[in-house]
Amino acid sequence: MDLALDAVTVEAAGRKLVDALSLKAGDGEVVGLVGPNGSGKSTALRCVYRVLTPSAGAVLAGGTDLSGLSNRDSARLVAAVTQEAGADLDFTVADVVAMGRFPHHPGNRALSERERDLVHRCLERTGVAQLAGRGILSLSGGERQRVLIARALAQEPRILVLDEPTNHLDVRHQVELLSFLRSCGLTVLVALHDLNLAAATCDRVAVLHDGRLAAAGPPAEVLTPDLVRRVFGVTPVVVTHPVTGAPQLLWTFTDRGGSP
Ligand SMILES: Nc1ncnc2c1ncn2[C@@H]1O[C@H](COP(=O)(O)OP(=O)(O)OP(=O)(O)O)[C@@H](O)[C@H]1O
Repeated sequence: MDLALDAVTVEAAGRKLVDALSLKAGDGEVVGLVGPNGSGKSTALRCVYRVLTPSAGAVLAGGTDLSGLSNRDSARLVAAVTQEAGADLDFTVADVVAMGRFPHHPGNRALSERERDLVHRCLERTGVAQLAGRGILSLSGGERQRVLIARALAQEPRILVLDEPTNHLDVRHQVELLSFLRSCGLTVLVALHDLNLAAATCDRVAVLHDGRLAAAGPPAEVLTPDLVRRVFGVTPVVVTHPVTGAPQLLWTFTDRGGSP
């Protein structure tokens, strides 16, 4: 299912945190949202998973304006893995993942056999099945992150929104997660700080700068030294990955800090 942000604007404290952002992710496409700290990535994503209501503009899933749907109905379409989705109560890992089924339930009925199987498959897919009986609060940051991804998958969404999902993950789990995002068949909008991970895994990247779209397109077209210098204030050397052909950015460190 395709996802479109149509001139989304978010205003707070007399300031436009996101300014007329238009962005599209086609069905099954992986789109990366990158940009400096405070550029509005999380704010834009919050509009997609409906924690924030845009001051203007709309978010459309499959052409339907999400603001016209109930929270339950939009949660059947869009699942989110967010930075703030921690855990306050010490539910078991299996319970947390089972909560992903909530949008599909009219009430508090028990999970069906199919749903129990699904929860188990999601636990296995994210490599946390062996933690199923553990309390969520006892997990490491990376383990907890993978549980939250399992919960999002158990939601059986059409669109997956992830805010910095590689935070806390070791390199193997970063590679596994991003490979999975490429192969899962869902439409994915993912905010990433690591431009090389974005370049390696995203069909297209969108660059936010001060709440506005600075550029969008295939990584090789967008992540140029000039664009990166203008937006991030450091100049990379861009090389081509010898195996995948993806652009990869190399940084030069000076003894005075900053990039030449
Ligand atoms: N409720 C709010 N009121 C006022 N300003 C806010 C509010 N929420 C966010 N901001 C500001 O909006 C800007 C964008 O924040 P946002 O979290 O979207 O950026 P980001 O690109 O995700 O940053 P980071 O890379 O640091 O996570 C920041 O300057 C932030 O301080």
